[in-house]
Amino acid sequence: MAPVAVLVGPPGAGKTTIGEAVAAALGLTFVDTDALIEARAGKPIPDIFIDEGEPVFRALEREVVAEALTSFPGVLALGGGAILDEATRKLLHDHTVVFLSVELSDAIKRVGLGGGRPLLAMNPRATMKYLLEQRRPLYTEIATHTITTDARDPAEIAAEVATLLR
Ligand SMILES: Nc1ncnc2c1ncn2[C@@H]1O[C@H](COP(=O)(O)OP(=O)(O)O)[C@@H](O)[C@H]1O
Ligand SMILES: O=C(O)C1=C[C@@H](OP(=O)(O)O)[C@@H](O)[C@H](O)C1
Ligand SMILES: [Mg+2]
Repeated sequence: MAPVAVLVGPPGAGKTTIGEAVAAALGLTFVDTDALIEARAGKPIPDIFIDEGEPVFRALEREVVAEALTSFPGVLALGGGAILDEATRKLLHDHTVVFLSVELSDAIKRVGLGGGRPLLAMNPRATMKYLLEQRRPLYTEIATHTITTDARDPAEIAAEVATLLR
């Protein structure tokens, strides 16, 4: 069993929000790998970063993503940085991968001052600018579909994703 679709994109792209809506529209289950990581670690993501550090978070992320890609049958949202891992990107080549793109201005409006995202806790605008530049080629490399989300309503984006999956 594999996911019907895997949503990727930077923080604030709407992976969690759109993923839930698409799954509901198609009568599928939804899971976010961030939630799987929190369940496995037994603590929220900011606490994993504080107590164990980013490398431990990334190792947990690699594990749960690999498992979900072979066993989860619904709509799967990844954390924004999951695609930094080369092995994860290779695994994604066999899947329907929807890249929700967002530019700096809307991404910052949406995540505010970080919203539980430890990487954005300091200098959110400068960090987001760096993340977008560093990761854009990686999202593009693995995406089978790209959907622009800037200045668009979540319901409209979810309807577009649901249509392409039907
Ligand atoms: N298209 C959109 N327009 C406006 N706000 C959005 C949109 N998509 C998501 N949001 C809001 O932005 C925030 C981040 O969305 P989220 O789904 O958590 O993004 P991601 O999982 O990609 O980081 C949430 O508060 C969500 O309600
Ligand atoms: O971009 C990143 O590296 C991260 C994004 C977060 O998920 P969202 O993309 O859903 O915000 C979460 O996995 C963690 O805070 C790290
Ligand atoms: Mg999310």
